[in-house]
Amino acid sequence: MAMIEVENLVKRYGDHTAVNGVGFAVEQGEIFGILGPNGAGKTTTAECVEGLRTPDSGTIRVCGIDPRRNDGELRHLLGAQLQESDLPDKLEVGEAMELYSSFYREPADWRELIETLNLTGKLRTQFRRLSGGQKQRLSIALALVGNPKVAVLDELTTGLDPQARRDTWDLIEAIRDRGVTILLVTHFMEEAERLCDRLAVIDAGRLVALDTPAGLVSRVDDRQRIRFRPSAPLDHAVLTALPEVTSVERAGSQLVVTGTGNLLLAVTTVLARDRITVAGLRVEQTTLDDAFVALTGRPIDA
Ligand SMILES: Nc1ncnc2c1ncn2[C@@H]1O[C@H](COP(=O)(O)OP(=O)(O)OP(=O)(O)O)[C@@H](O)[C@H]1O
Repeated sequence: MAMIEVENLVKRYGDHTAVNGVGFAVEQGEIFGILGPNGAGKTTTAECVEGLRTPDSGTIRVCGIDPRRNDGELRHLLGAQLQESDLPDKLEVGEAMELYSSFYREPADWRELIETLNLTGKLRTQFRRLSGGQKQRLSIALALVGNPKVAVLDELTTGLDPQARRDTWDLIEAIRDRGVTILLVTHFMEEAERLCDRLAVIDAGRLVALDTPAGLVSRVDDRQRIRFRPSAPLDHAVLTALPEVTSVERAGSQLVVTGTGNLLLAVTTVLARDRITVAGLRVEQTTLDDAFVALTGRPIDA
């Protein structure tokens, strides 16, 4: 069953169309990513799903409920991450959890949540004294305290150091394993590739592609590149004769062989036959970054 359904969503700010005909459906238990560069319309889309903004046209259903015609039921089903400015500076972590859990009919055990999020030592710490990573973790805890079926998480690893980012990814996977469906807004390729079951790629308000990360990559190109330093000079024709090989180039002491199929096996078999050993072997495949450039015409951070 689709937990989130968005059809033909249009949202304008004045005469600027921020979201222009976006549609997708998120199935139960998915981590579904909205990926796109700054200003693409990701947050606007997420805010429409959360019922914080009214679409100009299109339909949205979250657990079958229209977020704008909601009598309060959705509040118990949907967990949204707080913006940093939403919490008073002097509120302590424990107080915030206690307060927020009181808003819900069947709240989660907030102490357990705080333990999972590694904040137990911070229960008496005021919000303003938390580090960036701790604030992020608290905002995730607050999004989950109502025991939601769906959680919307927007740019939650922005500003975190690499370790904290990885820890957050593990946490999101753990949340999904509890059965929560997750809509994740991100402009980090690595995050999208590592976490998301499927991605809606949005650029300038439009849906450019909707697929699994691997599907997006394979749509664009299934070429691979192998780099290595051969132990002896090698006639390029030996490699270009292989059906798997499309090109062979020299880059300093390295050879760069591009091709498709089981390229690595084909090349290493020929080299072994000619008793050539290789050093510094690297296999490079098309990445989600490459796919994004092919889909939108530019890198995500351009
Ligand atoms: N409240 C608003 N009033 C006017 N324009 C807005 C408003 N909010 C967003 N916009 C504009 O709408 C477009 C989409 O913004 P949105 O925040 O949805 O994009 P985004 O993909 O989430 O970007 P970012 O990653 O930078 O947050 C941008 O051009 C932005 O400047």
